[in-house]
Amino acid sequence: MHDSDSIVIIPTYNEKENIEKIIRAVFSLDKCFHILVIDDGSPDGTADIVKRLMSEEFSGRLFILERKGKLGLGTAYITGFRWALEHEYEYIFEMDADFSHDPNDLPRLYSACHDEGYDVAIGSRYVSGVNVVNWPIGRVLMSYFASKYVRMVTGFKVNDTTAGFKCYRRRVLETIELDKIRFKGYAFQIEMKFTAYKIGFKIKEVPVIFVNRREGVSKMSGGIFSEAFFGVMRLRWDGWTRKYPCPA
Ligand SMILES: Nc1nc2c(ncn2[C@@H]2O[C@H](COP(=O)(O)OP(=O)(O)O[C@H]3O[C@H](CO)[C@@H](O)[C@H](O)[C@@H]3O)[C@@H](O)[C@H]2O)c(=O)[nH]1
Repeated sequence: MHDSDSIVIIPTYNEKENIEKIIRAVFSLDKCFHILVIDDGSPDGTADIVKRLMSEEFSGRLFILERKGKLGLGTAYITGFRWALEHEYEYIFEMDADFSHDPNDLPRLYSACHDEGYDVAIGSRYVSGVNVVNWPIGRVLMSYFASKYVRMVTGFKVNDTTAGFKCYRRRVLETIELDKIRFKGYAFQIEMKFTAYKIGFKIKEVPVIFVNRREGVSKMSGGIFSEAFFGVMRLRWDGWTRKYPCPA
């Protein structure tokens, strides 16, 4: 058995400026979390930093899976979810490496699932107003209206549908058929939430402030936007036609 029921999955691609700091920030919290980094062969040596920390200080709490090339955020998380289920964690988190998600919010996401009994806790920027700091106005508007668009097309009543800061109970990831999740970018985030909602899991939005990265650059590409735009229509179609599994 582990000394923690919780694992934070952090996907990385070229995050050498952030990775050590974010790992230390998570390990300095009062609650004990474990961390799994999924690195896609970052040319800047992100994985080497993680492996040094694993061997020097954080053995048994910090783990890494290395993939050969940049295969996308969605498949990185799916790989991490399978690993976390296999290693029997109960609370499985998604978090970016770049401090746009504040590690100090992890305990509040945990509490929503552990103490309040929700199946999914979403670190949400749009519970009341728009809680985003230092994002270019174009990105704020795009993200905000993307969530409105998803609501309009699918009827899914979550304010922050593209949010990538989350806690799942393991039963959610056991029930969602992970091999049927097909999107990689923002649409991956929408698809995971929408599928959990269609299955009937209880979802809570926990208000957080999203702060744009100070170090490194965003890795999302143009294709990810069109994937999201058309992907939402596919999800609406699925909602009408697909037979979703029953909750575990
Ligand atoms: N392993 C792996 N990691 C990746 C990849 N692409 C991005 N990452 C990692 O995923 C995290 C988020 O990447 P960013 O490039 O900073 O994403 P973003 O555009 O700011 O998107 C964030 O906000 C969106 C909502 O506004 C979210 O939908 C998205 O999931 C993410 O949290 C970072 O830790 C980054 O290194 C990839 O192909 N492979």
